[in-house]
Amino acid sequence: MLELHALTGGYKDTRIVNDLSLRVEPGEIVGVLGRNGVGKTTLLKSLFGLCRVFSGEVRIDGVAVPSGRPELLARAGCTLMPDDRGVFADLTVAENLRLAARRGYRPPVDVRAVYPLLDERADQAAGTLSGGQKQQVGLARAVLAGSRLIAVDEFSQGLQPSVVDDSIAALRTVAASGVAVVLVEQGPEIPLRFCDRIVVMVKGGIVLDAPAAELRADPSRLTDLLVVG
Ligand SMILES: Nc1ncnc2c1ncn2[C@@H]1O[C@H](COP(=O)(O)OP(=O)(O)OP(=O)(O)O)[C@@H](O)[C@H]1O
Repeated sequence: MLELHALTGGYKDTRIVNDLSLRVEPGEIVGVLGRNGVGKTTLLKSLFGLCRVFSGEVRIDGVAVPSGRPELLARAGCTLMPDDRGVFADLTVAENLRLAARRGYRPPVDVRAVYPLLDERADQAAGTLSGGQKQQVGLARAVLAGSRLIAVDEFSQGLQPSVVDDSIAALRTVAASGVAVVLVEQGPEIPLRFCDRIVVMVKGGIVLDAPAAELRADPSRLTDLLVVG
């Protein structure tokens, strides 16, 4: 579904993500891990053309998407949830959901059942929600939009453990319907629990790309790369 080929991206003259290649298949949940500052967010920004892309290619279903054109990725069904969750702050929760919903599309999960706050706070301006609440609105928007790829930065940041579990269950169901999911996380616990594959970044490149099941059997392969020092 998604292919990054030798992607190099960064800011001004600085290359942060270097010659990085990655494939994500439909229905696959891929966790992206790495210490602070290795370039995880910049990888997502390079993918969505939200920073400088020096070279490389993003392909959706084998078709190259010109860099610096985030609207083309959106049209191809790719949704980025940045760490500020990408909600419209001045609009209510209900309006945020209404704007995201794709006409005639029946999502594989009922987001209102997963996230009761969507109804409880329907009339509240999304900008006044907590970070974790915005995260729930953002995830609901991505599901309602009928995205084919959902990329989430700092997935569990600000979420209570029970909401993390509900979000994981919802994302699994969404992925089972053929949606590709890319999650950036700081710590290994959540990706080890529910991703299909985990990649670890060091200095803007991928140094480990392995099935999560293998890493569950030998987590030190992963955790050694995340220890600071
Ligand atoms: N807008 C920007 N302009 C210049 N440099 C930036 C910008 N955003 C990030 N950087 C730099 O790029 C490098 C990678 O940052 P990035 O946010 O991609 O890392 P990360 O792995 O997501 O880290 P964290 O987990 O701390 O968010 C850092 O050295 C950071 O200072």
